[in-house]
Amino acid sequence: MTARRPRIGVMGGTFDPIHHGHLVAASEVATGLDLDEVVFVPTGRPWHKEPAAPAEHRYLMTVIATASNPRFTVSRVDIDRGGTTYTIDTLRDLQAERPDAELYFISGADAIAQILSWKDSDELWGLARFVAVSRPGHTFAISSLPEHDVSYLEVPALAISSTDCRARVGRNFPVWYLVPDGVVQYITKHHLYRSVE
Ligand SMILES: Nc1ncnc2c1ncn2[C@@H]1O[C@H](COP(=O)(O)OP(=O)(O)OP(=O)(O)O)[C@@H](O)[C@H]1O
Ligand SMILES: O=C(O)c1ccc[n+]([C@@H]2O[C@H](COP(=O)([O-])O)[C@@H](O)[C@H]2O)c1
Repeated sequence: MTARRPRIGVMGGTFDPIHHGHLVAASEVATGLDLDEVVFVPTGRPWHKEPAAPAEHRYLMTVIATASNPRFTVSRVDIDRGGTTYTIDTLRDLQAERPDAELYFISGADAIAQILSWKDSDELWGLARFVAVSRPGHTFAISSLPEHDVSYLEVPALAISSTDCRARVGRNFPVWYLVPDGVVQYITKHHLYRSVE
């Protein structure tokens, strides 16, 4: 009998800051697809948006948010590689680190809709399977994507976005219960997002 290959979820994101929408999505996919681990991969320098907080802060908030879950880990590959962050490089680096593993890239319905415009999108399908999770306010259209490589999972609807969390901090509104407690305290301690309009 051949041994089952480890199944690893890859949750890429800017995590500016990480919030409960990200954590619930990763947890639901881990259960639904019987994943052994979910690796959170904070982007270094995304080409499509300008992060408000530096990469090291986003990385540390991701570590704090995931620390209590034994199946969650955080990777620095996108931060340490330097340069612009592309998922093709993320998946190549993770595949090189874990050649025995099957990778499942987890993404919200909003992000996956753009995947055909991502760098080297034709080659992405050979490196991982893609799992789109439901996200309030976004519908998922699978029609233009390869059916065998992209699956869809309904997860509990949390209408939380990092944009809204940043704006709340900027307006002096609480982000308690939208992000993990340690992340609230980290944002306060490091005066993050105070000048966001
Ligand atoms: N509430 C949510 N429910 C489901 N998926 C989510 C949710 N929030 C984010 N995601 C998904 O998590 C991944 C990383 O998201 P990201 O870090 O950009 O957060 P965001 O809230 O979309 O940020 P921003 O508002 O700054 O664009 C993306 O694939 C995104 O679609
Ligand atoms: O590779 C690309 O061209 C590409 C373009 C847009 C987004 N991504 C990845 O998609 C993930 C979610 O991105 P975001 O902007 O929602 O944080 C994150 O891992 C990004 O690196 C990747």
